[in-house]
Amino acid sequence: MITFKQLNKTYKKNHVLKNIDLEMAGSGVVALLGPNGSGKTTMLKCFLGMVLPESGDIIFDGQSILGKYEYRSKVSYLPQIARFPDNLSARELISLMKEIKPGTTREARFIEVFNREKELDKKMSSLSGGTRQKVNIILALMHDDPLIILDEPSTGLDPLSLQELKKFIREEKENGKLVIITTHILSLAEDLADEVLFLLEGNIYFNGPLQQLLNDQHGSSLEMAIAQILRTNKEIAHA
Ligand SMILES: Nc1ncnc2c1ncn2[C@@H]1O[C@H](COP(=O)(O)OP(=O)(O)OP(=O)(O)O)[C@@H](O)[C@H]1O
Repeated sequence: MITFKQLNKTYKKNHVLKNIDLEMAGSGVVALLGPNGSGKTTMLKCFLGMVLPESGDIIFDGQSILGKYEYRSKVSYLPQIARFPDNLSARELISLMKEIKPGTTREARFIEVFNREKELDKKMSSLSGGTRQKVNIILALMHDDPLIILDEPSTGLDPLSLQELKKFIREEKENGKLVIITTHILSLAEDLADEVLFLLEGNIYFNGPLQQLLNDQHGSSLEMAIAQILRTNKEIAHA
């Protein structure tokens, strides 16, 4: 479903993505992992057209997407840092999103499981960090798209809400969707991921099934396996 071909992205002198070659299947959960600054968000932003790579190509559903935008109507995206107009309420933002992108929506489910009905009419500026993240999730996931990209979805979520989010992600996987998640919460990745993509300094260090990563690193958990990779590559990881 998604192919990266020899993709390079540099910010001034910082070569963030280095000849990324990659194929992702059309369904399942992919955990995009790596230390801070390894290029995870940049990779997602290249795919979404929010950042322009210097060279290489990205193919989605058989077509190059660089410089194009129509494909985004098939993508639900949860940004790592969401910026909302502070004077609007969540209800107004939800209506706005529905106008921008028509179609069946399922915000009611999230409003109920996150128990946020009573806060829908408050201005965004007056909401707690966790509630803002819940609104961020509602806005990102209310449309029924075949591709879901979640950049650090668990930030600020309480355990019950995180459980609901995990349940939703599992259901979407069962529905045949592709879900890409970046997270530093390795238990979340371990709970959900079929495949792991591990970036280290802009290179793909590992791309394969979760179980293979555990076997390769002789780790009993994803946390141990990742810690082992980082210990082995200490100089790269902290360069
Ligand atoms: N808009 C930008 N301008 C300049 N440099 C940037 C920009 N965005 C990211 N970078 C740099 O690119 C590198 C990769 O950043 P990126 O946000 O992709 O990493 P990440 O793996 O998502 O990190 P984290 O786990 O901390 O979210 C970092 O060195 C970062 O400082």
